[in-house]
Amino acid sequence: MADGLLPDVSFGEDAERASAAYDLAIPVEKSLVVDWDGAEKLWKHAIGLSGFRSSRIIVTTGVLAPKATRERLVRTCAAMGFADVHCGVAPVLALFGAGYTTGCVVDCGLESSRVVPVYDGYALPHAIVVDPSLGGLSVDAHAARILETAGLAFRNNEAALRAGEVLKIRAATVGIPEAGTTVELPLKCLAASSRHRQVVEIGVDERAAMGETLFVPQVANRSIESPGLAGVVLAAVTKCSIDLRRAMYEGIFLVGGGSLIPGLPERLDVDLNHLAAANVDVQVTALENRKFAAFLGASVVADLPDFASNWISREDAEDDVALAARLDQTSYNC
Ligand SMILES: Nc1ncnc2c1ncn2[C@@H]1O[C@H](COP(=O)(O)OP(=O)(O)OP(=O)(O)O)[C@@H](O)[C@H]1O
Repeated sequence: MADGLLPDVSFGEDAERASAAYDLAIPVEKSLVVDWDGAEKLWKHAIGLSGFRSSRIIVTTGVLAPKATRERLVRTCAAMGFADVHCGVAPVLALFGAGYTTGCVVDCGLESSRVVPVYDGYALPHAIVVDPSLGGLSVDAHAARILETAGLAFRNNEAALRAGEVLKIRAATVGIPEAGTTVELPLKCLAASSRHRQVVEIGVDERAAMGETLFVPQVANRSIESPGLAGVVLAAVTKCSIDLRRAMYEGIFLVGGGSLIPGLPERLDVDLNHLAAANVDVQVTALENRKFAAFLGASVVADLPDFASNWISREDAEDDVALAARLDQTSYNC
């Protein structure tokens, strides 16, 4: 709730600066919209900031989002004034951006990692595996524990996770870093206070332990049941029919911000080559711009003439029956 001088609703850093005056709302949790009113305000704000109101928009949902969520998202975009909307699947768009229509997309996100086998432009829903133990937040939590072990104290869990994320982005590796370097981080950047020190030192074992949590999550917590990143890829590929498995192993595409930890693509390649049949040559592709892969893919396909049939017009979006039918035609196809 805002006082008289502040706007009723505020976003991002503006809201943080005046955090005492507002109730915090997080409209999307675990890739699902939990507060539509808040989400609509956020989207209108973001689209307004982008400085243009294009006549078409591509939106994406979580890979296994219910149809009702996709319907509401399309209807919301139409109500915002867009003439045509496409509701896509981010990993499929990412694959298209790399120039392929078949492959196995490994998307390392904030709250989970998901493996999405795609054949001929269609995600194979029965083979999708989502693992919440392998999201960036899990690595942040482990990094925060490393900082606490080093003697830092945080105001609350959120502050600890934020500091953990900073440490992860600056220092995490998969495997012992070749240079064998200890990293010194200014305490200021970790937003933690200490009367005695200005920097915190993170050794090579701690650096490698952060990345290791994605491959052996039990490093962070022995009760986690996840088989790790290579294990979930194996699980997803195994759910594909036998004749598709080779194409999946030979076309692994790593995307998402969580995959940027140095050494991660190489380790996934090694682990998968151990797990796959001896006569399969696993190929892991990790493009430099993979954090933005879905956006880049969407911007490529949006202009393709072949994509025209995937747009849902505002008229169809406003008619419940037509919208449901159009989403069925385009749900896993981009
Ligand atoms: N350079 C980096 N090194 C390691 N991790 C990074 C780096 N940059 C971003 N990340 C992590 O990437 C994650 C976010 O990735 P991405 O933007 O692909 O997620 P998302 O698809 O929005 O997530 P979700 O769908 O799970 O909400 C965060 O955990 C963030 O800390």
